[in-house]
Amino acid sequence: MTTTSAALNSNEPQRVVAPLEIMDSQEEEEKELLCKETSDDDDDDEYDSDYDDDEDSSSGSWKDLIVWSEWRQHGVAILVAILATILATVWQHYAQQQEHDYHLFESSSSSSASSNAYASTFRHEHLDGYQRTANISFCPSTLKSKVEQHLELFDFHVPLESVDAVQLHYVADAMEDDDYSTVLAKRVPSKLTIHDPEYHCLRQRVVQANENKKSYVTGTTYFYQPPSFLDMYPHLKDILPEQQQQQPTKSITGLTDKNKKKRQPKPASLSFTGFAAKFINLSPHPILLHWDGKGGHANSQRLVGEIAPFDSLGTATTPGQSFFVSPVYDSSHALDRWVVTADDSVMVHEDSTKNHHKWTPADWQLYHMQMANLEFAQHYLIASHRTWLAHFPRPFPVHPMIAATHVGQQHSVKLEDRTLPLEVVSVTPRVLAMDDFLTHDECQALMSLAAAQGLQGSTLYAGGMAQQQRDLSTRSSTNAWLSRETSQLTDRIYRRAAQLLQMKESLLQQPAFYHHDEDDEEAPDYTQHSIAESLQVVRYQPGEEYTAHHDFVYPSARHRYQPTRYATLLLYLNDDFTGGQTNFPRAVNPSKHDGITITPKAGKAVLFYNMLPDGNVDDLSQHQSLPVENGEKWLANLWVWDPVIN
Ligand SMILES: O=C(O)CCC(=O)C(=O)O
Ligand SMILES: [Fe+2]
Repeated sequence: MTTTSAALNSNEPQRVVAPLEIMDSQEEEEKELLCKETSDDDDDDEYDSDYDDDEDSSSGSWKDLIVWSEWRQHGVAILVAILATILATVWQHYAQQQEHDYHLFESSSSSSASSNAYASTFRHEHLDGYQRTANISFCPSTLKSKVEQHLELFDFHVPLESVDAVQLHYVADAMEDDDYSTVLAKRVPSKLTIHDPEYHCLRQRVVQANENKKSYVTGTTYFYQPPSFLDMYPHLKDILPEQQQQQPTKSITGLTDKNKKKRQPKPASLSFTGFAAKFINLSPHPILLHWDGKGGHANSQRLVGEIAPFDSLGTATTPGQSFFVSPVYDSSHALDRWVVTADDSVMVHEDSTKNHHKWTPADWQLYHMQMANLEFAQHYLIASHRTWLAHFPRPFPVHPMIAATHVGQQHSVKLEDRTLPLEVVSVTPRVLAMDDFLTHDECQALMSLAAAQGLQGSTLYAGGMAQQQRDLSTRSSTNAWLSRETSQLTDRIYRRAAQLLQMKESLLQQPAFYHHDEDDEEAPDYTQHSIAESLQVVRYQPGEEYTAHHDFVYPSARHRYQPTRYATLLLYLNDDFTGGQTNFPRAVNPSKHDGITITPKAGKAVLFYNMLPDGNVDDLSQHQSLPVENGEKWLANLWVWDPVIN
């Protein structure tokens, strides 16, 4: 018999989900689902009988004591009773330890019950029924019809050896196991039933793949297909006389066919060549990602951040930039080095120690989650011509996304006290603007509040333990964070922001019982309640800027929700300065080679989405604050996450 502890310490990769081929009935499926090695009843029996023996032997010693003198009888009896109590306590503790380690698989177990209680008590209602696998299908006959305009179906493959990792998402969904801690530790109820028909379809597909000797199963999902260029800029259709009107020989402009062809509108070729690069750590060790600096000089190297084992991190870059990863304990020793190109923007660091035999079962699961992701990314790229920067499977955003079918499209947004127009400035990326979102007095008051609180050097997100870091060559401004509760004014701005974003106001509210303890890493993070960060009021002085970057964070394999910054609301607080425009250098447009540029105007709000409707983060959402020339630029950022804040 394989003992439980041997199975857990085994160096072999463990299949979390039992092999599918051997399961016929639903009952077997439930029984076999996860953790074969967890049901070591034999071990239990052994413990039980040992324990009984102990009881017997202690009662046996009582019988022997009868012949002893009375004082001895009492003294020894007390001694034996104490010993028996100690023995029983020690044994009970040991047995509990065993149970804690290996037998927390019933949903009634205290630990998982309490963690589920947290989940259900404190979760936002908008996450009810949240499924990471929501928009993928392994049942060709039950393909959903197009759920939204501009979403197109495509097929992808999951390698058979990664199917267990995909099934794990269904199990985590069924258990509402947000950070996979329960499924990866194999603390799964043995009687867990998964009602999702897609899960059962996947299992059938695996059986079929085995029968047909295929090494993969096929799934279907959607990618975002933006409107055609001419649909984005419909007014340009006017200069396309014949093709539109299907009169090839007559021209209303009198242009020859040749000239007309020249005049046919097409997107401006952009001079900006930046893009997002993603670095995947396929090793069980945390690593540090560094930018190699200008010309690879050590003194201009910069830490991008820490990448957790089997997780990823990314950054905005340009072709030809060089990056390297190092062990956390030796930041100068390069394990891998890459030069990125626009065609090769996903870099993978493999386990350089090659100690695969030391990987834990959880390591193997995370590894296969990444392998399935990489495979999916290839199919997504072929279908959409975009790099998949999220983590498969990533459901569509749960929050509404305001339509942007063409530039100049006008929405009318009802705010508490007035109705204001909201205009589409760019379709890809999706950018909308609203004048007079804030009054002059509100702008002034926000700047005063921030100044009173004190401005500090702005930082960049660096992931993992590296947290935030200051980098003057990228972001030289100063800023202050104002929580919604700071004042009636900030509260009012959040409420108005919810109206603009078409979201429920309560989603942007911090819970009253927020008491996250910075010093205690174990403390539950109640910030999950609000999907909005505190307002970040930023001040740029002459020469200060924020070079082209993305606001999204790279969704993690470790989080069932895969939270990321969904939307950014920029609020300009003044305009008595020159320079400091907000520029989207990759925005598709007919005539400007530097994308789309917005000139700050006090009170104006700019809303843009960092995600696409298909669940990917939007590489084209890259943006920058151009350097301020004269005067000071003030602005506030409000970031809203999907589906929850991290
Ligand atoms: O200042 C701006 O125009 C943009 C600011 C920005 O992108 C940011 O703070 O993330
Ligand atoms: Fe930004």
